[in-house]
Amino acid sequence: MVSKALLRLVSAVNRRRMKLLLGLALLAYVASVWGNFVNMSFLLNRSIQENSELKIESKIEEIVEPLREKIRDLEKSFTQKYPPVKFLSEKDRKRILITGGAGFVGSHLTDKLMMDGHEVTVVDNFFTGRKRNVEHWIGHENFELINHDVVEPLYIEVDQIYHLASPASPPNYMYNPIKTLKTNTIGTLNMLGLAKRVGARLLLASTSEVYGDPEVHPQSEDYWGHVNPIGPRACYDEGKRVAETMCYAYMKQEGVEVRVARIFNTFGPRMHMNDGRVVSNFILQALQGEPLTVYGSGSQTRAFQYVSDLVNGLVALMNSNVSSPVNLGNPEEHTILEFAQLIKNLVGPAGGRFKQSNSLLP
Ligand SMILES: O=c1ccn([C@@H]2O[C@H](COP(=O)(O)OP(=O)(O)O[C@H]3OC[C@@H](O)[C@H](O)[C@H]3O)[C@@H](O)[C@H]2O)c(=O)[nH]1
Repeated sequence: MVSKALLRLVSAVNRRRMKLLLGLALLAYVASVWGNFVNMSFLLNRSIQENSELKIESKIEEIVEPLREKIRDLEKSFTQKYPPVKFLSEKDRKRILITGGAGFVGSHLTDKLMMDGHEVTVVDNFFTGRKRNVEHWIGHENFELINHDVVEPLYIEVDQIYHLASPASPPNYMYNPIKTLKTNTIGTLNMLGLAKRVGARLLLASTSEVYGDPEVHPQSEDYWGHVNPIGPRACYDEGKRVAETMCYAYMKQEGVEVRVARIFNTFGPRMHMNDGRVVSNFILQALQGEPLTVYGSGSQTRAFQYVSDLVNGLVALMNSNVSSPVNLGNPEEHTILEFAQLIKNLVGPAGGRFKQSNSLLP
């Protein structure tokens, strides 16, 4: 009896243990299946994530590469490439102001003085000057560009002043005669005042137009001219004449060193297409196959000098000891009709005709 009861007890215990063991085994199995599942989904997730990350990265790369290319190009263009500049010792290097330095003549003068190794400050109000004429110097340690109108005073420290600021083409200076007068009178006074204060030498860019409608050919510097004080060109002619008077008043009264260049017709690169003077007018008209507009009879004469010759003349005059006015131009005169014929021959049949026009600008 006892042994049977014991046997039942043991088998009952075993059954429970078996159940327990079975339960535990089931749990372990479920746990391991779950673990594998989690592991697998983690790996799967990771590879999906890695895959999409790769895709995003390659997309970014696709977009960024052309930008990198652009940056490389920009870096190349910034590690400039300035025109070659001479080295000058402190003693020989001058601080030079050029008013109207972004204009046709002024920008070529800027090039020469920069390449000679000087420190150049260009002042321009960009009425007829163009930033593009001097942009190749922007950022150079010897160069500075100031947007300023000389009708307002200017306070800087310089050794020499080339005073070129003024519209020089008849349509430009007649567009606003009062402004032309202010630039040549108040502007010149301001620059002479600056020259006096800092002890700088000033060169005035005067003009052949101080001779007006001359009765003498060719005009030497001691000819006093033949100017109509109320004519259509008077704002420029008389403006430059009084600018010369101011220079010599400052020289006599204040001891300012002055140079006066009477500039004759000049041509060359950077002349504005719509400058309005005869060289650019005729070339443009001929290239466009339009008739050349010869004002008046065309028998009036002019001489044309190349801009680099003028610039060499300006620098030579500034550094000379000649304080009286000096004509700068090509001595060989031609009639406007001859000049029109020359352009016509060079451009060919397209620019073949002349249009005689009665203009206020003989
Ligand atoms: O289309 C044109 C333009 C001009 N001309 C004539 O060509 C001659 C030259 O005229 P421009 O306008 O080129 O220049 P100008 O000689 O009259 O004045 C110039 O000369 C010297 C500079 O110092 C002055 O700044 C500038 O005014 C003038 O007789 C003018 O009447 C034409 O026949 N056709």
